[in-house]
Amino acid sequence: MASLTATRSLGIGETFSNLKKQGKVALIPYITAGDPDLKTTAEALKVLDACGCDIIELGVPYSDPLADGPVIQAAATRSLARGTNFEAITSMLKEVVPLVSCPIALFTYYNPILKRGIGKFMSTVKDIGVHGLVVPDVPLEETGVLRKEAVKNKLELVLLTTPTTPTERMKAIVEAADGFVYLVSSVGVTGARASISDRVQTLLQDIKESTTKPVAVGFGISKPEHVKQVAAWGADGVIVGSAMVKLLGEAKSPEEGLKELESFTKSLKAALP
Ligand SMILES: O=P(O)(O)OC[C@@H](O)[C@@H](O)c1c[nH]c2ccccc12
Repeated sequence: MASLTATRSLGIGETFSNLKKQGKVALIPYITAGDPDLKTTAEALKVLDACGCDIIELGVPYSDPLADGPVIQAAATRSLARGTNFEAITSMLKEVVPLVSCPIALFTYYNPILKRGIGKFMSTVKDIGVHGLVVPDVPLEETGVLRKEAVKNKLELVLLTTPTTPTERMKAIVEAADGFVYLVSSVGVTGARASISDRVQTLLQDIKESTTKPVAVGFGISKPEHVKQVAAWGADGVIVGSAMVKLLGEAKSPEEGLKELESFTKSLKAALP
């Protein structure tokens, strides 16, 4: 009888080191859980995995997404209006994680973690087989507690640095980050942009001078040429959120949204080394 325990897929850091050995760059989509509904989210996770995504960021919808632009704000509002909650997301993930080969990083604002209690939140997330956490608004001074609990639960805590983060603070963030360092490409909120600032190239160099940890770039990336450009600047991964969320959440039907998500994801994957 084959073992029924789902083999835990590779972690986030391991995934990056394997890709690096192959000279490849990670494609990291973000989608909002429960938009248009959790059944479609479950299907979308499988589609993204099948299209060769390397790590998936799954967003827990939140009522006050201060760092999000209109597309993801609208997705969170739709999802919450349908009654999506943390319990429903975790039970969906319990089913789907064993069917997905790439690691999943749960994306959540800090408040939903505090509401549940850091330790309880972390152990719940670990038990469903999620590998990492992306928490954009945790104050650096509080990452110590979060990181300690994450490490205890074998979760990789991804931290974010921005174009306006002072060098010393960037170094502290990079030091504390696990899995990868999230470099926000531009000031402002999430949302597809016409082009990606070439400041990203120097920001990547600055970060890579102070760490060997993988660095993935997000914000605004929404076309194959963006993906190609950011990879050429030396990013270890590219993160695409709003463009994916828009396809899924604003499609005529969930099936239509999943079809569009598949072809869009394939076009991005084809643009990556
Ligand atoms: O949507 P964009 O511009 O493609 O950026 C990725 C972003 O969506 C995802 O990583 C994310 C969703 N919500 C966030 C809030 C803060 C930082 C990052 C995020």
